[in-house]
Amino acid sequence: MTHPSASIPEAPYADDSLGLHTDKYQINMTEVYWRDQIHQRKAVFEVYFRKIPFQNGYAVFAGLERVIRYLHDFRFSESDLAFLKEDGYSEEYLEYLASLRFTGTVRSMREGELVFANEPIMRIEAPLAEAQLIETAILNIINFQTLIATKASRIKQVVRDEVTMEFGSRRAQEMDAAIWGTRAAYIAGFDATSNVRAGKLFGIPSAGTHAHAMVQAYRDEYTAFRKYAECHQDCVFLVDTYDTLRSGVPTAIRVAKEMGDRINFRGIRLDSGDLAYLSKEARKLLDKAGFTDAKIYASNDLDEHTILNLKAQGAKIDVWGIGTKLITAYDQPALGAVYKLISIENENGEMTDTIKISSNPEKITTPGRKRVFRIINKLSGKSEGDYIALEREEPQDQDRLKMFHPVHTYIAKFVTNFEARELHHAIFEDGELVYEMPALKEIQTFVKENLDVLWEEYKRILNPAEYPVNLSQACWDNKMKLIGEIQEKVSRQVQS
Ligand SMILES: Nc1ncnc2c1ncn2[C@@H]1O[C@H](COP(=O)(O)OP(=O)(O)OP(=O)(O)O)[C@@H](O)[C@H]1O
Ligand SMILES: O=P(O)(O)OC[C@H]1O[C@H](OP(=O)(O)OP(=O)(O)O)[C@H](O)[C@@H]1O
Ligand SMILES: O=C(O)c1cccnc1
Repeated sequence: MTHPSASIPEAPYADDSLGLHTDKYQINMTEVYWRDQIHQRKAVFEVYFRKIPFQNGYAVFAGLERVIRYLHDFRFSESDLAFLKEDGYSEEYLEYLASLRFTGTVRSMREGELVFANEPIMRIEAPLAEAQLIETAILNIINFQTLIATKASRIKQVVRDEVTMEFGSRRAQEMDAAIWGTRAAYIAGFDATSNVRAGKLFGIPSAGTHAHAMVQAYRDEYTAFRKYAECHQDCVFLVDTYDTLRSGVPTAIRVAKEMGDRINFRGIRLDSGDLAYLSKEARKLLDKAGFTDAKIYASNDLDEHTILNLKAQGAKIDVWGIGTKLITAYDQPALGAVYKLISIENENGEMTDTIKISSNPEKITTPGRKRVFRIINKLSGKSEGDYIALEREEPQDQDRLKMFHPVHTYIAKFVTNFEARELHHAIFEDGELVYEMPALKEIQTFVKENLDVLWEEYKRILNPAEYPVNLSQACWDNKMKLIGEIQEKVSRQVQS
């Protein structure tokens, strides 16, 4: 019996855009603003998170490049608009959406900047409608990429100078996550990825060994290793398919000896069993055979905790292959960065600060346009903490800077002889891109430099000290003034 050949339906939207990569409520709120003719009022939003992931002492900001591309290309395509039309939105509103482009001003930390809880990573100043529509995509990008860069940085803190390879594509939450996740890992200091497309798109070195399937396909390790060596110069043999120490490692050594200078015998990979024990025994066998330069690669559900433990056991591992637990941020699958309105133009054309009150003092937003400074002690070269000031303030002009806790204000210190390094940079000015995007390698170096400025106490992976993120007096006063005004207003409402 023959079957009619099946066909895959064509991708339905050749002009699909990221315009609709937003939550429906953004489109609905924007419609309200547009109908009420307040859509052009200038609004200022900030992106920040309230808790550093993985109980780490810092986070590594990643995602700016994709945010830039998203804002630069922001528009609703024909098929986006047709879809909205079917959904019942009016012709007039759709005409307005069709004309929308991003015309705002963005200031942001640079990728690879170290960022802490409750400080603005990015500030978007744009007509209310535009600023509202882009929230979802911006958070989607920053939350994921910053999360993975932070996880990768934790792993790097433990691995130190040994080589780390990102192996996670097969386990990532779909393809975008694999690609952008590996980029984030590279920013944080990973050396290479197994994902070839990430190599093509971003220039990340791509590399790899081979899988158990190849050994199984040839049925024996000798034939598999030999065939691989006849085809590829650089060889890392996977030695755990049958019996690591009695079969895998001796066979790898045999093939390396037979092939001699015709190959570059880089080493072996362990992917199961007791990685500490096996790596130590394998090292002895390799050294005894004269392959003292051959490296031992290890993989198998590794993360910073297992790696730390393996090192404590004296494991002889030179190259760490890390997949699932990195790319899925296994122990904390989401970063909770938020996007909050901090200031908006009123009916008289004046900017007025806004606040969101909460019974939890940590959750009360900090109103007003702000700048963030890293206060670096000129004597030690280390950071004293971050200082959030109102736009107009110049902390560098002060001889003696008072830094106090934003909630427990009695925790305070004075800093002298400091550099106030501004962390926000101009990215878009009135819709025009003004930021030169650095090469990925430069971002990686930037992370290293930033980590050098941090005391070790903030970098340990277990119970790190809490890095100070302080408000300026003016910023704090402004916040208290607004809280007072809101309390007054609410109490008047209750009385009337
Ligand atoms: N010496 C060690 N100390 C602590 N953890 C280890 C050590 N050796 C391996 N591990 C970790 O322990 C876990 C063992 O995983 P698992 O139970 O799947 O065993 P396995 O040897 O990989 O078996 P399988 O053949 O099914 O893959 C992995 O996360 C691995 O990284
Ligand atoms: O353990 P991870 O940190 O996620 O690293 C990636 C894993 O992917 C491969 O295993 P898989 O069983 O998928 O394929 P294989 O047959 O090549 O071992 C590889 O051997 C690693 O164990
Ligand atoms: O190259 C490898 O060894 C590799 C690639 C992907 C996943 N695991 C291992």
